[in-house]
Amino acid sequence: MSIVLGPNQYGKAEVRLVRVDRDTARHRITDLGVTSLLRGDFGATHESGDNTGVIATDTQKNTMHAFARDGVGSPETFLLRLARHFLAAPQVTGGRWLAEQHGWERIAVGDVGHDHAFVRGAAERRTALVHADDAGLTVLAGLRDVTVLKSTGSEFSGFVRDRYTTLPETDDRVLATDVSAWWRYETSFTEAAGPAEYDARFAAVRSILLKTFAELHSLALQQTVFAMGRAVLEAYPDIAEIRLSCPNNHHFLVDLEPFGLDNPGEVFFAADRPYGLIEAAVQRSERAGEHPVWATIGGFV
Ligand SMILES: O=c1[nH]c(=O)c2[nH]c(=O)[nH]c2[nH]1
Repeated sequence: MSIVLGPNQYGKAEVRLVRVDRDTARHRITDLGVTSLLRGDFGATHESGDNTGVIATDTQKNTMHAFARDGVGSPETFLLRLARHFLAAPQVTGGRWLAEQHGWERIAVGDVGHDHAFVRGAAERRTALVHADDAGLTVLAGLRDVTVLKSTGSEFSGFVRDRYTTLPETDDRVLATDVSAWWRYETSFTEAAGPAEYDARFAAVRSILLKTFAELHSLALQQTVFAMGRAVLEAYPDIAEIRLSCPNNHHFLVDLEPFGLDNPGEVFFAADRPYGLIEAAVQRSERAGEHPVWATIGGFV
């Protein structure tokens, strides 16, 4: 028996990159955490410390900074530029480039947003991922922790009742979640899209997810999750599939009877854990199956 090196990748993780576009007095901020991971012919460094082919992780970080000097564009196009650059080295045969974008909003002064003063937005992040392997480049776009709540229009009943079941059925509850999702673009989209198309598509998908959450009368968070994904695929044929992960952020009705008070769905205890966790891939039946990109995502989404 011999011991061999299995799959491996290396690079620089979570480079915090802030780019200020200042071509006019009205500045724009792009705030990214970028990860670059290279795959390829790196046996020698692992087996004998021969670094001849190693592109230092420090160099990968510097490359991000240097490329940002030309502008970031969209996270997807920035990652594609990094991917193509590193793939030009013969020892690099694949890789994974990931970005998480934090939002900054203009500070309102009176009715207008300030030109160069910003307030960091919610926990929500926009995400992008480029995956390269022998089959070529795959682009995922996504979002994380988009916190939403509806104060009615949600039920949960008809579930299994066994000797351990205590949950009452309800026809009116608070439904709250933090939506995280990845969607995979068809090659036809990524070949034609520039920064503006990626930005517009991101905004459109986010808005479909929110609209569906708001408008669907929910009988289960599972139903809401599937409906959100289906609405995205129905709207955009060039999105091949979408994966969603949604915690059920439980809001428990507080029993006010000990205080001689009723509680007609008005006072809740918002528990932070444990939480239900609902995750689903929504796919096109003719092409359902596991694309290799999903193996590069830690967890379901
Ligand atoms: O939408 C829900 N789905 C469940 O599977 C579930 N389970 C539970 O306890 N509450 C809920 N709510």
